[in-house]
Amino acid sequence: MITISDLTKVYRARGRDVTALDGVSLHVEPGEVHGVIGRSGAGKSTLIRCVNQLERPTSGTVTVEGRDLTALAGKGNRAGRPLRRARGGIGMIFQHFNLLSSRTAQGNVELPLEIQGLGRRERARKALELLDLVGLADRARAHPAQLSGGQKQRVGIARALAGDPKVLLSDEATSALDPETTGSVLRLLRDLNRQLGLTVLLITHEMDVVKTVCDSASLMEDGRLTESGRVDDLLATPGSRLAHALFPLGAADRGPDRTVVDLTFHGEAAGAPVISRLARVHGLDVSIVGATVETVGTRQIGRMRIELPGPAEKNAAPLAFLRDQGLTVELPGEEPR
Ligand SMILES: Nc1ncnc2c1ncn2[C@@H]1O[C@H](COP(=O)(O)OP(=O)(O)OP(=O)(O)O)[C@@H](O)[C@H]1O
Repeated sequence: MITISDLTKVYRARGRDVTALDGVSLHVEPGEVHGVIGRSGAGKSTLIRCVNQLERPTSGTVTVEGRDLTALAGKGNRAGRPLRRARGGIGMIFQHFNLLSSRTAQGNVELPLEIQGLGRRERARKALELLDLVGLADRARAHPAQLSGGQKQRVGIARALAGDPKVLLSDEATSALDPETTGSVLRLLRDLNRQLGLTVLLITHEMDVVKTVCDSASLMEDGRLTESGRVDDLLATPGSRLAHALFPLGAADRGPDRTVVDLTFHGEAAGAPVISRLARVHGLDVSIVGATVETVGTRQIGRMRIELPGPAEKNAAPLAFLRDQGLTVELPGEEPR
């Protein structure tokens, strides 16, 4: 479990202040995968680095597994013993893997076990067990240069699990990988999350990552979380920018003779023949101009753009009908209703 309360981080660079985090609060439930998405410079890396105190926040608190890390002394590599111990319970994986090229896959996974003070035999046993868990049992003796990007990230994940963490932080872990490898690494993260009950906080700029593995997500802009919630709830929120970014339908081609309507199907509505009912009950010619269906977690979510004949004020009854069917109804380009 991770609780972040009113976190701020101000960097002082060349005589001026840069506010990287501006009052961030976030709660990630035990066993949940939470994704923070945002553009470059939004403050995502700073946020994740403040969680394990690689970066000291200017103010606010970070509690991991019930422990207030901000109250523990030390900074960066100079962390005191209590903070070092607390960090041992937080695994972290990185965009560029951060493996030691001089060590084998096994040697890289053994590194944190050495720091923990485990004996040689115990280290080897545990490292091989972890490599097996990430599907790399047969590559234990390979050096990073002999491994593909996806394999390197698997080693990174095995290393992150060495301290038996309850929490895993992921800093753009799939950004350097091709789409297929990204998919397999994300599936691995999802499996580990379920198998080990890991709480995962990941940062990404890729919407696909959020769609594929996240239970909940936040949108980060200019050091603030401007939207936050369960992915399926966000999708059901009219006007949610995260929902639009997750399932883009593009710019609407509006006109006085038609009403453009964006619909989000979730829950039971996803399986119901709502459009044909609408056409039948209201005697309308409905045009479907765009649609996308995705699986978010285990649920099917669909978005569809339709056009109804006539302006919006003439279509109050069909729009009410669509809402009654449990759909989220938005008129693109107009204020959310
Ligand atoms: N050590 C630092 N000193 C000064 N400013 C910094 C430092 N680290 C980050 N910043 C600034 O803080 C802001 C947030 O940066 P951060 O790296 O957290 O964003 P990000 O969303 O992770 O972006 P990216 O995806 O490009 O890494 C930026 O304006 C950045 O320039």
